[in-house]
Amino acid sequence: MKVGDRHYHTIWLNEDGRSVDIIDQRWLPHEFRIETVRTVDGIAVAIRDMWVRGAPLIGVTAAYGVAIAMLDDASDAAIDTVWEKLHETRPTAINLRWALDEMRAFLRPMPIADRAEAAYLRAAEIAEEDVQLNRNIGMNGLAIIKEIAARKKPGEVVNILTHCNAGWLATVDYGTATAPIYLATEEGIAVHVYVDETRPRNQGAQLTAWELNNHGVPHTLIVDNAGGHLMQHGMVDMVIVGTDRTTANGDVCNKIGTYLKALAAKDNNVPFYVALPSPTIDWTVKDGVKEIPIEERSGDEVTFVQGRAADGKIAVVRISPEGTNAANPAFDVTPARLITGLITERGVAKASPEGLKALFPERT
Ligand SMILES: CSC[C@H]1O[C@H](OP(=O)(O)O)[C@H](O)[C@@H]1O
Repeated sequence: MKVGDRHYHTIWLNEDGRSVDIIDQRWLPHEFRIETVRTVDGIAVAIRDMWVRGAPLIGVTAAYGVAIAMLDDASDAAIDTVWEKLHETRPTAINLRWALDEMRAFLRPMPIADRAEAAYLRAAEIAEEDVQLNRNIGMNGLAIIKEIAARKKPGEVVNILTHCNAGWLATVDYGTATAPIYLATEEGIAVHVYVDETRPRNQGAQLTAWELNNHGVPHTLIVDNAGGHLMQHGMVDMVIVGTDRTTANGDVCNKIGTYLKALAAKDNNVPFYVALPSPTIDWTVKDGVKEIPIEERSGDEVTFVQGRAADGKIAVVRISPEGTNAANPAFDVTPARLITGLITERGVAKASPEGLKALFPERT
């Protein structure tokens, strides 16, 4: 999406036809850096250390990682090796496994000599499919925003709260939770977004706010703990978030803190929507709380914070005493009972087995 007056995707094939260029999200909003990743190990580091992040983008990046691996060795064993190496980078977003499985199933039946070129073509297809899936999510979510806008008095805006970054930076383009917001803005519907800062990595404060600024979407940054208060005072018309893995029952695993927002929304009768492309559905899992692996990241992400110092340089500072340990579960699971609807590329599903099967009958 827009960066100043230019249009970007988050990842694209380098002109050398072998490596991939990515927006290195670790430095946003202060610096816009593009990195070229040339090796499988480089892809693994980019995913693990969150140069790229967001379930769909993680999947696309891994797909290109498989293609890069095929350049050196396109054997079945090499496919399995790159599958394992990239699968272990981050455990929660199902799109990673989905993309690796997709690439392996696509390449295995092929002659070894054809695999490298085919892998790059398939990775590019997966990237383009993501853009279309997200645009369709946007159209389906736009209908919800329009329904809310129709109930507003003249001059009133639709107030939307979102958590973390499920924006175009979490995908190849458009985003999932932000797709309806961007389409509403393009149609001139008055929306305003409350952006959860989303501790500890501040994806909201650093990424979502940056995206919305670039698109001219009115927004207000809030601390994570303010959302419930705003809902109690009627200041939020809907919540829309992304997801890293949604179960066949409609339970939603997303950035830590999402569950608490859903509880506050339920308590205040605020519609709580989750936007997701179907590769984010894990049809093999029913009980999200019991079955989804939750990534435990370094406590340093809690005890240190990164920002731009007064001298303009990016700095990392400690915010807690030496010797204080920190727990850092990166995700939580929102039970389906707290979710108003799942906005997919095929329509809006009730968060239930029946709701999902109605949209995805091939999955029965
Ligand atoms: C559209 S998926 C975005 C999803 O991914 C984020 O996690 P992370 O930044 O750790 O990759 C967050 O859970 C977002 O909702």
